[in-house]
Amino acid sequence: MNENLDPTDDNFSPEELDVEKKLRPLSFDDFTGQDQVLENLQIFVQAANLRTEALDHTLFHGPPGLGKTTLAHILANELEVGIKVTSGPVLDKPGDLAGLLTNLEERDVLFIDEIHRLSPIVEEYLYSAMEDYKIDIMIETGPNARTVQINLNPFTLIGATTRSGLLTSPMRARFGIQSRLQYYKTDLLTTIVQRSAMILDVPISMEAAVEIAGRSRGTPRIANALLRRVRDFAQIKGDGSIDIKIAKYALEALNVDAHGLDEMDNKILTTIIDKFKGGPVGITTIATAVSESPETIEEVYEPFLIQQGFIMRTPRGREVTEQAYKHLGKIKGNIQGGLF
Ligand SMILES: Nc1ncnc2c1ncn2[C@@H]1O[C@H](COP(=O)(O)OP(=O)(O)OP(=O)(O)O)[C@@H](O)[C@H]1O
Ligand SMILES: [Mg+2]
Repeated sequence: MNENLDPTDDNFSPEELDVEKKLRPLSFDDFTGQDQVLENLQIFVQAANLRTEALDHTLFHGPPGLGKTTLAHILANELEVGIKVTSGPVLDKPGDLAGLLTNLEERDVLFIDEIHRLSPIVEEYLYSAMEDYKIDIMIETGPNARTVQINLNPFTLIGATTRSGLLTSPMRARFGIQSRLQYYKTDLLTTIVQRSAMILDVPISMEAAVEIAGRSRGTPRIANALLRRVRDFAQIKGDGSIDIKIAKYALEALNVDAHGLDEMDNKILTTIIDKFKGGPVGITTIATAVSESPETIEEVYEPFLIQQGFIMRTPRGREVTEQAYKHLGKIKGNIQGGLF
C-alpha cells in the first residue's frame, strides 16, 4: 500500500476522513463492481428481510481498500438494522465482546474488522454466540462467582479480513456466507472516479478519469485518494477542473507508478529479477528477501501482480513476465539490470 493513502492511517486528517465518508457508497445501487458477490448478497438480504430473520454470518476477505467495510455498512442499511463496529485487536477480553453482544437488537449487525486478529479466548467465546445466540457470563466475584447463560437476540456477525489464511477453520466454518473481493478493472474504477468527482463537485474529463483509474492498483480507496490529490493540483495549478493534462502532470509530480504499483510491488518484482534471475523462485524465499511474511505476499501483493500479468505461478515457483522487465526498464538475462 501507499502508506500515505491509507485512511486508517493516523496521518489522515479529520477533514480527509470526512471526505472519505462522503465518498462511501451506502446502498447496493451505489456500489460499483464485484457483481457476483453483490448479486448473491442481494438475494440473501431479500430472503432474510422476507422472513424477518437475521442474515447469516458473513465473511468478507480480500486485499485492503476493495470495499469490505463499505459492504458491511451497506448490508446493515439494506437489512434496515443497526450496526456496531469493532475490530479484532480491540477486543481484549470476552467481557468486551459480551458487552457488545448483549446490546444488539434483533437482526442487528456486529461488524468485526481484522477478525483474524481476535485473541483465541475471545474467538472461542464468539463461537456459541454465533452458533446458538447464547453466551455465558460471569456474575458476582469471589466465592459467589458463577456463570449464567444468557440468550442473545439473533444477530449477524460480519467479519472482514485481508488475511483469510490466518483465520482458524472453526471460525471460518461458522460463516454461512463468504465472499472474496477482487481487484477492480480500470473501467469500473473509472466509474468510481467519476462518481467521486461528482460528489466532490469537481469537473473531470473522461480521459483524466481513465488515467487516474489506471494508476490506482485496482483499488477504489487508492483511486479516491489520487482523485483528491489531483484535484488539489487542478485547483492550484489549473482552473479547478481536471483534464488529462493536469491529471498527468499531477500524477507525475506525485510519483505515482504508471500501473499504480506500490513500493512493495516493485520491490517484489525487482527482487525476483535481480536476485533470482527472474525466477522461478519460491514464495518463502521471496518473502525473506523482501522482509515480509509469505502469507502477506501471497494474499495482499501477489494477486494484483498476477492479475496485471507481472508474475506467473509455475509448479516450481513464481516467475516474472516480460512485462515486468519492461515496466522496470530491465533487460532479461542481465542480473544487474543495466546494459553492461
Ligand atoms: N465498489 C465501490 N464503489 C465506490 N467506492 C468504493 C467501492 N468500494 C470501495 N469504495 C471506496 O473505497 C474506500 C475503501 O473501501 P473500504 O474501506 O470498504 O475498504 P476495505 O476493504 O474495508 O479496506 P481495509 O481492508 O483496508 O479495511 C471506501 O471509503 C469507499 O469510498
Ligand atoms: Mg475496512
